[in-house]
Amino acid sequence: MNQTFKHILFVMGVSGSGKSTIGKLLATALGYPFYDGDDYHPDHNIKKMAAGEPLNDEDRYDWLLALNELAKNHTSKGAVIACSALKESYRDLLQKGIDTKVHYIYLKGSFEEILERLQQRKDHFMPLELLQSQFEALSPPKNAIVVEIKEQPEKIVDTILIALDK
Ligand SMILES: Nc1ncnc2c1ncn2[C@@H]1O[C@H](COP(=O)(O)OP(=O)(O)OP(=O)(O)O)[C@@H](O)[C@H]1O
Ligand SMILES: O=C(O)[C@H](O)[C@@H](O)[C@H](O)[C@H](O)CO
Repeated sequence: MNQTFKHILFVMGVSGSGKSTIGKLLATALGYPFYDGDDYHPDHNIKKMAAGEPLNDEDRYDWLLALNELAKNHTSKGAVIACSALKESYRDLLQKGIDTKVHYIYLKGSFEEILERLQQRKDHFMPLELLQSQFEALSPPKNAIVVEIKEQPEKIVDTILIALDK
């Protein structure tokens, strides 16, 4: 990827698709800072999800604005941001007013694949029961780098880097 320009990369997908894992590795490979969207949820969102209730558009609105602001503050240095970005309207909000190239990296996997990963994951607030609601809310992006999640993380990052240089 042309390093003269600093890009914003949103690593997106349902809970458990690997956004944090891949995002951190990708940021290191690009020399960009990494930000986990989960760190920008207000407490009531975390509490709601931990209680097994899916978020709705209203819950996510301020969270998406906060991530859009974060992205706008990084157009001169670039950033990798992990954010589920499940709907097209969310992605429109995330990229609003950003005056550099924005990439969406969609980590694509089946319900079964991701459920298995969530069953192995420890110490995370997101209950397995919410995975179905994540898939129900998901509308796959039209313009994104789409990566299957079945590969090892390092291979996924290599695939993304190759796609970014196209
Ligand atoms: N390519 C991969 N192969 C195998 N396991 C993976 C891969 N990517 C991530 N994992 C594992 O899957 C689980 C979910 O990954 P991660 O927490 O990065 O997903 P996430 O999309 O950030 O989830 P959330 O949105 O709930 O925070 C973790 O236990 C992680 O170690
Ligand atoms: O859009 C959403 O419903 C939320 O962002 C969830 O995806 C959580 O942030 C995360 O994925 C769980 O840890």
